[in-house]
Amino acid sequence: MSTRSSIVCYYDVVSPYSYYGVKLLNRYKTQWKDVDVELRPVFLAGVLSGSKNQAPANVAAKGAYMFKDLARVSAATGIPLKFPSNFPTMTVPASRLLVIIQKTESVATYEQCVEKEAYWAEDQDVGQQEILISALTPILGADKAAKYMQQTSEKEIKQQLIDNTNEAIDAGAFGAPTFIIKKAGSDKPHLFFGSDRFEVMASFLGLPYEGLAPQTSPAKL
Ligand SMILES: N[C@@H](CCC(=O)N[C@@H](CS)C(=O)NCC(=O)O)C(=O)O
Repeated sequence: MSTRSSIVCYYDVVSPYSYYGVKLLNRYKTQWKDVDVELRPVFLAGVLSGSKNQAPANVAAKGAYMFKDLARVSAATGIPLKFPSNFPTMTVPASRLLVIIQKTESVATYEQCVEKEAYWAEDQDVGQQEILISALTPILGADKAAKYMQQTSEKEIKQQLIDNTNEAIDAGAFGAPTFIIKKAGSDKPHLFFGSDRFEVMASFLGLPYEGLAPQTSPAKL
């Protein structure tokens, strides 16, 4: 049991609301100094099938709503969005790569890679290995990006992504982003679903919440 509160954010690069979720969480993190935050990649399709749910885009009305809502969130938060030409793309290699980067690199480097806007703001199809490598090269360097890409076929890495996904399902996840919060001094997990739950999460943890674009957030995200 930890004396600090914690938030684990389960995300998948294929999920636009995860894209917003991780960026917003990293904004609030600067104000929520007494909370341990971790971003944990999952396979969203596995979470959806494991919870007998389905992707919003599979329900026509939800898909149409999502398209409009995503643009509104971008306008409200200042987080750039350009809906990708190839959606949904295959993000399993990207997620495995992020598993490796999380294990190997510093938290700051890992979070820079997670926050990369290649897919959701620059229309780069990160389902293609060469595009994924070149997207991460400015952060990792070309040699490491290529080396980590090769490691994505290792059994241990594949298993880690499966384990993350099963862990999220076992915690009650049915989509992404999913946040599991534990309050300081307690092991009891509390699940919050969606990038639009930050106000409620802040209230739950007794933390400050200054709206969608807090004053202390970096000017350019
Ligand atoms: N209202 C939520 C929507 C999140 C959402 O729709 N996430 C998708 C993936 S991008 C999902 O997993 N949906 C499952 C569901 O809606 O049941 C938000 O603003 O973040």
